Amino acid sequence: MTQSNSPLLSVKNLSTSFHVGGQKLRAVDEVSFDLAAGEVLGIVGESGSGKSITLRSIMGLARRYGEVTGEVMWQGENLVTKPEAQMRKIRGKDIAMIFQEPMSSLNPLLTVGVQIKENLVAHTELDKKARHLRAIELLELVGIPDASRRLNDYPHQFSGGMRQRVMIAIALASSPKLLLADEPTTALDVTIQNQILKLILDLSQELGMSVILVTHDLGVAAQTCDRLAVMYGGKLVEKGSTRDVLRNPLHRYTMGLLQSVPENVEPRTPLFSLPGTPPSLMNLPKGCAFAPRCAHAVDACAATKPPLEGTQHQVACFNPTQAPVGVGGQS
Ligand SMILES: Nc1ncnc2c1ncn2[C@@H]1O[C@H](COP(=O)(O)OP(=O)(O)OP(=O)(O)O)[C@@H](O)[C@H]1O
Repeated sequence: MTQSNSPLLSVKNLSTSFHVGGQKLRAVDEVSFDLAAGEVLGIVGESGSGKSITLRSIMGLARRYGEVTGEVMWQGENLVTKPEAQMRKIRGKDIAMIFQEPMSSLNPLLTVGVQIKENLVAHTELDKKARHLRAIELLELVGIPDASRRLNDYPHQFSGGMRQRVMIAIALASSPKLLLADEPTTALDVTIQNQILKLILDLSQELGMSVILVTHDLGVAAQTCDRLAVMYGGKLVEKGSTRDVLRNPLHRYTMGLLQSVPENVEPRTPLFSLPGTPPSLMNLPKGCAFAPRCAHAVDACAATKPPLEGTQHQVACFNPTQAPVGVGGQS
């Protein structure tokens, strides 16, 4: 991980709401985090916690169908208020995104070579011959054997894992500074999943590219990320280095997530499952959204939303497993 002093991306109080059937659904609620150059940040949480919409809000995609407020500071500018024509130049160039199912973003009618080269035409000054060589180089970079021949193949001629590699090659064509990866390995079996995660990690280190990896799988995040942000009910409830969050979870929700990972429990012990269900974003409680499922809730939890507190390791909880450093007299 290489880091400079000022963050590459600074997200402040990012909120995204949708109007559904006359009601307001707050999918992302005052989310803030910084991302350094070369850093891999994981956003983890259950389905429906707002992870994907956070990425789409950063990319300027969520505002097409929702109301987005707050700041996404990128090279001195707030992307939230940037006109669509200018966002189009940043999207796919400096900031690229990959998704869970490559088939939904690859064109089945075009060879992968044509699709990589289209991106090179859009985002580089390379001439035709250089584009061809670069396309081969990109397939090699993502570990596709026999790259020059495979440029002529169509997406359906690749396996699931290889298609994900192709999608990463297309994303890398513009040499992005930031890769947003939305559950990129969820549809893959475990061996292929591990290979793709290693690829993303290697590319981040080799190219100095920052990555935000969205996943519901804490194991995936643990393998790949420098830092973790845990999301619940549209809010970040815990944030810190991967080591701190996994070894010393401060939020009861993070603890519950950890206890439901098979590797973390003794053999023949039933996996812990959090009681209750995730909150409806349409009807969030006044206080902490996790309180109704929390065995350690105190009176304040029902009355007020806990702020994210702490310095390096932060938590939004009135009764955490222990007070975060920088709060309650700790140094
Ligand atoms: N276009 C939309 N209109 C209305 N509600 C939406 C829209 N897109 C997403 N939502 C809602 O926003 C909430 C957050 O969705 P999001 O996709 O970010 O969750 P997630 O944490 O990424 O979960 P998953 O892994 O299931 O995608 C969900 O309740 C979802 O139903």
